[in-house]
Amino acid sequence: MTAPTRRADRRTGTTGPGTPPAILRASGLHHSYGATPVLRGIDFQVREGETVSIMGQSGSGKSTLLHLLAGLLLPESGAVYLDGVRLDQLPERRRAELRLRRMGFVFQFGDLVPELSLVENVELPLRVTGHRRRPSRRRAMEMLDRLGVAGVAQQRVSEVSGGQAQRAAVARALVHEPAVVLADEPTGSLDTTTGELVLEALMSAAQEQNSAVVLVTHELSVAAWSQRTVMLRDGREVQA
Ligand SMILES: Nc1ncnc2c1ncn2[C@@H]1O[C@H](COP(=O)(O)OP(=O)(O)OP(=O)(O)O)[C@@H](O)[C@H]1O
Repeated sequence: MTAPTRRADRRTGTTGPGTPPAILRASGLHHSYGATPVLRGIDFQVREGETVSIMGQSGSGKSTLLHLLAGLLLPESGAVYLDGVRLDQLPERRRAELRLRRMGFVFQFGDLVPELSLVENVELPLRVTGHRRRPSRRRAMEMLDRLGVAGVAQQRVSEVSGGQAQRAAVARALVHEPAVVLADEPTGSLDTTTGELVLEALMSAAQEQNSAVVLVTHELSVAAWSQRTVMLRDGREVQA
């Protein structure tokens, strides 16, 4: 699917030539769990190819915001737009379809399917969106190669290191050239050096294919890999 860029331009009110359009945008997001408010009016946007970190103390609502942006959670009030389309008003089936085609995800523990080899994991986003087996395999191998783990492509998750598994998770998040990659503490389970290698791989591979990255972290050294930081405190954005 190609991004309806013109429509996104019109609806997101971008500022004109040279400014890439907002690919994912949220306005006035409020969210509570039971009676406890977690987000109290968050505006957010990430432009095509841009990298943004969401920072804040534990419990400040970073993961909640990421889940709202992904359409995995629905806001109490406010709106989320993907490619200029109001995501939070779509039925779950359409949201799931858009997530599959337009988003990639990296989590702290990779979340690869343990029974599958790395290459089988990486080709999954292509296979579930109807791509044929051979080109999917070829593209998955290219991504693993790009991330420096083609040599262990046939191994299962339990047979590779945490860093190699996380690189495969990055390959899986990017293999279908998503508009945006949403990453929640993607290096949280890795030592500093391995984490840096994974971040470098994520940011450069995303940049090469113009995928935006939204990165949740509580570490300044991780946020430093992105172009911009959004800081949350008490459910609101504060100056970083
Ligand atoms: N499913 C849920 N049900 C009830 N409360 C929740 C739920 N998920 C999160 N919370 C609460 O909402 C608040 C924000 O959680 P969230 O996970 O968004 O914060 P976070 O900034 O990502 O935290 P961390 O850095 O510890 O992962 C926390 O107080 C948390 O306990």
